Amino acid sequence: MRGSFITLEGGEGVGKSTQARALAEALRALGLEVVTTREPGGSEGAEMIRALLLGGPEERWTAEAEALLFAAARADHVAKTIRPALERGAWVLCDRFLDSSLAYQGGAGGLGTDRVRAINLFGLGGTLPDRTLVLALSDGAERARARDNDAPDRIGGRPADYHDAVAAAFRGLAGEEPERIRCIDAHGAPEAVTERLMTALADLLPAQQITPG
Ligand SMILES: Nc1ncnc2c1ncn2[C@@H]1O[C@H](COP(=O)(O)OP(=O)(O)O)[C@@H](O)[C@H]1O
Ligand SMILES: Cc1cn([C@H]2C[C@H](O)[C@@H](COP(=O)(O)OP(=O)(O)O)O2)c(=O)[nH]c1=O
Repeated sequence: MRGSFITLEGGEGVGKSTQARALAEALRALGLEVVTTREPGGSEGAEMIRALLLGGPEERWTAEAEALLFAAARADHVAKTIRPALERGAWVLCDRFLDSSLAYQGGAGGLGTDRVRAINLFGLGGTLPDRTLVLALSDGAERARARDNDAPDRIGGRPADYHDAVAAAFRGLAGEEPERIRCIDAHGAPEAVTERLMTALADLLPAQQITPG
């Protein structure tokens, strides 16, 4: 049986990477094979594109070229890493995916979500997340600043109003697709957040064997 494809989304510093690790452990404890991966990146070619996208000056790419590079990296990542894992029955837990492009390039970047979705769908071959967990946190920017020692990457360093627009775009996407996209409160201890994420995945989990006592 095909595995489930789960994506973690949200702005900078909201705890996606931390939760990807914790959630993978929680799912493995249920006996599932779990592959964790991230975007941009997750395959050899996509990691090379990541360096092109996140390094260098702001004016390195036009808005259109930036969106196409994210889509190209994603097409390679899906074909080389995500789809093979799902087909052998593994669960895939991906730190950022298509909704990041919709929120950053489409919403905050002004290209529009429909156009950004269209260039991405071309490369995805129908592989889309079964569930998307958007982490919502008021002080993510501060956590990201502390983590990055005030040296953000090319996109993380954009002004606060860009990142506010990203957060608003994620909320809008969740409103449009409430079955797939769930907004999760990311405040509090990491363990508490992981529990909320597991609750939001409950309907996808295999039924637990109940052994009569
Ligand atoms: N629940 C939490 N409480 C306090 N700090 C946290 C929590 N989750 C993550 N962090 C810390 O906040 C920073 C950003 O977390 P990270 O997982 O890297 O976020 P993201 O991947 O969303 O950018 C890291 O330094 C991490 O250790
Ligand atoms: C996947 C993706 C990421 N990004 C941006 C978000 C981040 O600023 C940057 C790198 O992501 P990431 O390394 O996950 O940053 P963080 O841990 O701070 O959340 O790339 C896009 O703009 N569009 C996309 O499609």
